[in-house]
Amino acid sequence: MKLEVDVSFSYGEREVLKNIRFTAERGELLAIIGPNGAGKSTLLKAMVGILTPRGTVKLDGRDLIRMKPRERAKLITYVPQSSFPEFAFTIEEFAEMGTYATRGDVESALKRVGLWERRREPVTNLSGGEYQLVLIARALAQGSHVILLDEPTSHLDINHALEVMELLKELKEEKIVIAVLHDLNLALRYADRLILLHRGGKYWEGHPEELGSKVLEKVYGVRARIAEVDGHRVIVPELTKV
Ligand SMILES: Nc1ncnc2c1ncn2[C@@H]1O[C@H](COP(=O)(O)OP(=O)(O)OP(=O)(O)O)[C@@H](O)[C@H]1O
Repeated sequence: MKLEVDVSFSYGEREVLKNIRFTAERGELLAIIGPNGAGKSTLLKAMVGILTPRGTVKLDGRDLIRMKPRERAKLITYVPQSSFPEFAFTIEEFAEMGTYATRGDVESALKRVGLWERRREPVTNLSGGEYQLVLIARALAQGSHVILLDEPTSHLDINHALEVMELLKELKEEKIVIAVLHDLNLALRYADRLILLHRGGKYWEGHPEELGSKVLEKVYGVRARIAEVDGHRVIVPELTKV
């Protein structure tokens, strides 16, 4: 399975994505990184069809952008940045909402994230981390080949963040998994490949071990040292502006 992305997108006059081209395959976790406003969320929304970009997003040669939404939903799903729900749906209702999934799909997805036993509780009972898992379960229930996640660890403590990243590591064996990650250290540790966006363009792409401090300094505007701890590369930012 191969995803080939080649998109541009403008909000009105303003071009927010400029010829973003990359490929992704099953078996690797691809992380999209970059500073605030770089275009990361817009890129995911354009790939999943929430926005309509110029260009193509091809899965094994078939363009997802020009498919009917229902057909596309079977192939690609999106886990949005989590904002907490205001209404007390049960976990099960929430996992089913807005999907084309069957009850059986929802059951196996909730079991996978360990929340099936709690399915009758209102989602408002959940912690931020558990809520994130329900959002992921909702996408999993869809059974798509590609899953996109927008900052899946943003409200999570380190323990829950690792739990979500471990789940993504498992999922990449079955699906193409692409996640926007703000936490560069999580990205370095878990991603197989990184795409760095800057001002709407693809500034750099490579493997985590190839990411150098010069690139980070240029894009994020702070000095950054890259150290190694227990075999993991770790970014240590400094408050000195470049
Ligand atoms: N609905 C919108 N209308 C106009 N401009 C928008 C809209 N949504 C986002 N933008 C602009 O598009 C650019 C990219 O935004 P986007 O949310 O994709 O960035 P991001 O990299 O995900 O940022 P962050 O890390 O802060 O979430 C920003 O300059 C933003 O102001």
